[in-house]
Amino acid sequence: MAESPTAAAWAAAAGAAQASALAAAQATGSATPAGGKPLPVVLVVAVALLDGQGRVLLAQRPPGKKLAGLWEFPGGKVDAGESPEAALVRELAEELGIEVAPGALTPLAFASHAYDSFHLLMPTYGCAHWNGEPTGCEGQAVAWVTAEQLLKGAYAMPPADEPLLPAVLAVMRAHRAAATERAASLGVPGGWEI
Ligand SMILES: Nc1nc2c([nH]c(=O)n2[C@H]2C[C@H](O)[C@@H](COP(=O)(O)OP(=O)(O)OP(=O)(O)O)O2)c(=O)[nH]1
Repeated sequence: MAESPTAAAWAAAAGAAQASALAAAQATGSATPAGGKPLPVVLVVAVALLDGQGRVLLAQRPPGKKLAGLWEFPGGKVDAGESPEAALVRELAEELGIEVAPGALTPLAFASHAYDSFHLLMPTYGCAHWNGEPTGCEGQAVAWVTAEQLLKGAYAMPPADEPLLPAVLAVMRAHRAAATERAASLGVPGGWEI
């Protein structure tokens, strides 16, 4: 029986595939691997803020910015020398006026998407505990969105976000179920966060 692959074996296989794609590209006179142009990778962190009613917070990208009008998970670019969690804590304070402890951020999924001028790499966290009331501090609209609305596409999102939705929907449902269970055990009606 074949041995199960180790992380080192996967990394070696990925490295070999990349090297052979580059070699093939160079052999045909192009420095461009596998048919695409090399794009700078931009690291952005985002969060699915979850409330006890099974909703997630989305923020609308303001006019004048790329992807204006689309609804996104709050977050932003990681500055040089900053950890992803520190960047997200900073962005959430600046954009939404909430205080989040780094330990309240749980890794959920990541997006990897080629836009025209950059390749977005976006680790996305889940978070159910913060201090303060999320508000659009930079004038952006914010909305608490249900799983049904997310599934129906009622809030149009950037193309990079679509692959994140199954993980976000699953954590929304799990969080709501846990809140409902806690409420029931305390004799509180409804699925409200306790
Ligand atoms: N925060 C966030 N950004 C997203 C999502 N989906 C997605 O494609 N993005 C893209 C949009 C932006 O190009 C980038 C976020 O960086 P940003 O918010 O700091 O950039 P920006 O365009 O608003 O501002 P700037 O710094 O470039 O002027 O990631 C998402 O769900 N949340």
